[in-house]
Amino acid sequence: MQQPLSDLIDHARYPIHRAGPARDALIERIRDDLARDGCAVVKSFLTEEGIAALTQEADRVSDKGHRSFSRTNAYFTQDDPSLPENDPRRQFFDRSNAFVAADNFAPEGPLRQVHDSAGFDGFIQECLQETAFYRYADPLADVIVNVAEEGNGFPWHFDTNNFTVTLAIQNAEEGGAFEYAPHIRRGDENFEEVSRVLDGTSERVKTLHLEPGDLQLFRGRYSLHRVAPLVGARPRYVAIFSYVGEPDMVGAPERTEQLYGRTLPIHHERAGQRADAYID
Ligand SMILES: O=C(O)CCC(=O)C(=O)O
Ligand SMILES: [Fe+2]
Repeated sequence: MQQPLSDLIDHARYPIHRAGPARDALIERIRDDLARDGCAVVKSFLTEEGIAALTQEADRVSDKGHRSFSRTNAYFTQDDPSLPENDPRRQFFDRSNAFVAADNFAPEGPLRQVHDSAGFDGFIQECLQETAFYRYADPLADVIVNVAEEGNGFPWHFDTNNFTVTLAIQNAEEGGAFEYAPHIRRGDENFEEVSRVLDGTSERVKTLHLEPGDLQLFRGRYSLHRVAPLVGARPRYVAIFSYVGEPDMVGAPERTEQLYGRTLPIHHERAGQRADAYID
């Protein structure tokens, strides 16, 4: 059943759809947080009804998640045996995730109602102050849900994209804190401090406990981050919204196959036409 939109996003607290001082103040606060920390959170962006609707929708499609496993370093690069063994580029961790592709979410369903709600894209763009800003045109990837199970699926890494927009839907029973070292590679790679983060001895790591309904904007290209290991049978659900710097972009066929286990004709028609934008 279709929910009225006002039931999903807490527009009373966060009037992102209406110009005015409340919206201006929210955007200013988020910009400040992003400048200082590379990270901003809008607590309880969803209402209780919104959280319930998105959780039910995620439960219905969670078995459609495509699992992928890899062994990666924080930079997603190949091993380089010419570097010393303790170099952070040589520290590899198991990574696993299950992405439920975007075409599992119906236009009238709650996740897309949030995504398509009045002012949503413009609000995100203003917060990030990006001039070229388009929804990813990939029908498998414009908005997805990551289903994560017990274990350590999200080890330390830098994102390859400039920013990530996520919406927490359900937490695992325990664990799953979002840990990040703000701006650790602003200026230069700062390998020494990165090594300390990987060893668990850095004092620069901040811990965020995101709750269902929290919206997060994160500049993960500069801030090393991970999701702490998950404990318990309940899966963690996070929606990921993707925006890119050019219109009409879709994923490369090989990468799409890896993340979603399938491709669509559009991935092959557009292959090689443009630089790619990856979710991770
Ligand atoms: O699931 C999350 O909260 C963030 C995961 C992450 O870092 C990523 O997808 O790059
Ligand atoms: Fe990330």
